[in-house]
Amino acid sequence: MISPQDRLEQIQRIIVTAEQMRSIESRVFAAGMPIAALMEKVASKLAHRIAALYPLPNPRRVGILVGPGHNGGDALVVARELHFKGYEVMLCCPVSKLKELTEGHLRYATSLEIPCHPQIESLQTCDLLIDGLFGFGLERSLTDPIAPLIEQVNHWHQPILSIDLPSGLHTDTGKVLGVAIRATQTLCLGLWKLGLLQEEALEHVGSAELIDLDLPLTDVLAVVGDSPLVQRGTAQAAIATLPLSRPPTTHKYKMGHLLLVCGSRRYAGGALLTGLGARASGVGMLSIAAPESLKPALSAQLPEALIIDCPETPEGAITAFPSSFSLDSSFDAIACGPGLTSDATAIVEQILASQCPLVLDADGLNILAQQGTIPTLQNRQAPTILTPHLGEFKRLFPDSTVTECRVTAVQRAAQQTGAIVLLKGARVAIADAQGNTRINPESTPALARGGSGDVLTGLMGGLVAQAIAKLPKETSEDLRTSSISVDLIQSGAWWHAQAGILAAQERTELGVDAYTLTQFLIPALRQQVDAADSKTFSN
Ligand SMILES: NC(=O)C1=CN([C@@H]2O[C@H](COP(=O)(O)OP(=O)(O)OC[C@H]3O[C@@H](n4cnc5c(N)ncnc54)[C@H](O)[C@@H]3O)[C@@H](O)[C@H]2O)[C@@H](O)CC1
Ligand SMILES: Nc1ncnc2c1ncn2[C@@H]1O[C@H](COP(=O)(O)OP(=O)(O)O)[C@@H](O)[C@H]1O
Ligand SMILES: [K+]
Repeated sequence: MISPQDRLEQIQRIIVTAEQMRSIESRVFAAGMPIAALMEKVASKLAHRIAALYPLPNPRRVGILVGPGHNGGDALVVARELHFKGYEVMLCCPVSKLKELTEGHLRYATSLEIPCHPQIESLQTCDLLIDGLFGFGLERSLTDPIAPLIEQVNHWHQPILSIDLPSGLHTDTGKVLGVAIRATQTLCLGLWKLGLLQEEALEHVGSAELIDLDLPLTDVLAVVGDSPLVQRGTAQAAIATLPLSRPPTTHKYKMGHLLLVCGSRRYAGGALLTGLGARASGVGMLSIAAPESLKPALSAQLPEALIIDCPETPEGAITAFPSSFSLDSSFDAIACGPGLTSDATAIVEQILASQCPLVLDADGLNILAQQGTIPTLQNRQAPTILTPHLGEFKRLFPDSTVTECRVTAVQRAAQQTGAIVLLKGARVAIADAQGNTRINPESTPALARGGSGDVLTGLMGGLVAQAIAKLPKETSEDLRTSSISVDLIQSGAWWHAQAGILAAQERTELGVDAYTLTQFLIPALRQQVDAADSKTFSN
């Protein structure tokens, strides 16, 4: 039997749509779990957690918004439990037609003399609000009388805790359906809903936490599949994937040789930041092809790197490798793009035509877009990882529906190109051509600064080079491609975000310039590995 810790780790990786959640619930109900019993369980766990988050005596007055469905039912059971714990609870139920179970709980709450007001104003003096209007059953845009009520509540100042989802958010896309609660905190029930991991939802979700409902893993996996395509990144998965322990008899060439192609006189820092990101990856050998005028600065900051000084244009951009250089199989991976400028077309074309695994970013992506993203990449046999931000993504895939849903847009881009596509932002989404998708659930806006993407490119390049170096030399292209998994790329995104989070904790969100970020990569990893070890030992 799987241990409770392993089960919870698996549950934390799963992401469901509303339809999948309904199917899982139906299986549990069909197996004999009464709906009312599950609602009691949900609400007792919620009430326990709420009492821990907001202990008496302050806040004492709790206002609870009750909707027509089972989200409202959960809210009413929470109301009853908090009432018995000593909170001063009051309800607002703006609808008259309730589902049967919800109706029963409302009658019982009223019989306990918990006041229920039709008008939201009565709750304005509450210290805490609980949003139980709608969960994953919301089907259409909110209108009168609920839409104005939500708008009003969003202008108040007390914390709002949403049950399952902030009411008004689409469960899958995270988009606002007319208007949505801006929660301080969301307690998601049973399994992570896709919408909570979409960038659009972030301003509404607040801090998010999963309340485990002990849903049987067999029922969950029967619906999402044994190896679900879409998964939420976790610390445990990332740590298990990173090349943290080295074979004792290894040597530097077995630990990957990464070639960086980056920088220009104008964007000298692009080369440096990419190099420092690569350094933290632990890659065995680092070569940097950069404009010859940057050599002194790069050598001073990265003494371990081999600098390949490339001829440069009068503006200081690279156009080609030096004539003595051959782009042969001695490199396990290339990371290319940061700071190149658009004058570097010829060298990027040469790299795209090579058989070397490639991480492409920034100007590398802009040049690829000019060449025609899909046909160019369809011609490439070697593994390719694209790391665009939203602007670059739109240039690469002008027909994309990225404004509809980032996750489906990334999946489609990966499927069209055969590349692994990582869309940057507050919630990094990564997909491969087979539809395997990962979402990084935690990051910090401290990273929204020039240069932090360059750090990611170098780090990612180093991880890819190490993964490729592990393979026998004669490995086929197909196997080389499959050896670079979305999990590896997610582990890089997770590490980068954790470095940002730790740096922001120590230096505030204003203190995380890209150079500082590079200095936090190793401390953040140390901290996370120690936290994971102490969890294992305490179990
Ligand atoms: N059955 C249970 O005991 C469990 C309940 N859960 C809770 O139940 C929720 C799902 O319950 P429901 O399926 O009842 O769905 P909701 O409570 O999310 O709401 C659906 C109700 O709202 C109505 N509705 C939908 N869109 C509307 C709109 N735009 N304007 C006005 N009314 C609208 C629907 O007709 C339906 O009556 C979950 O989010 C969760 O909170 C889950 O936690 C798991 C267990
Ligand atoms: N609001 C945000 N929250 C979390 N991470 C962010 C946010 N904005 C940007 N990032 C991260 O910061 C990095 C920015 O990269 P990019 O846009 O390429 O910048 P640059 O090219 O200047 O380095 C990416 O890793 C991205 O995911
Ligand atoms: K809700």
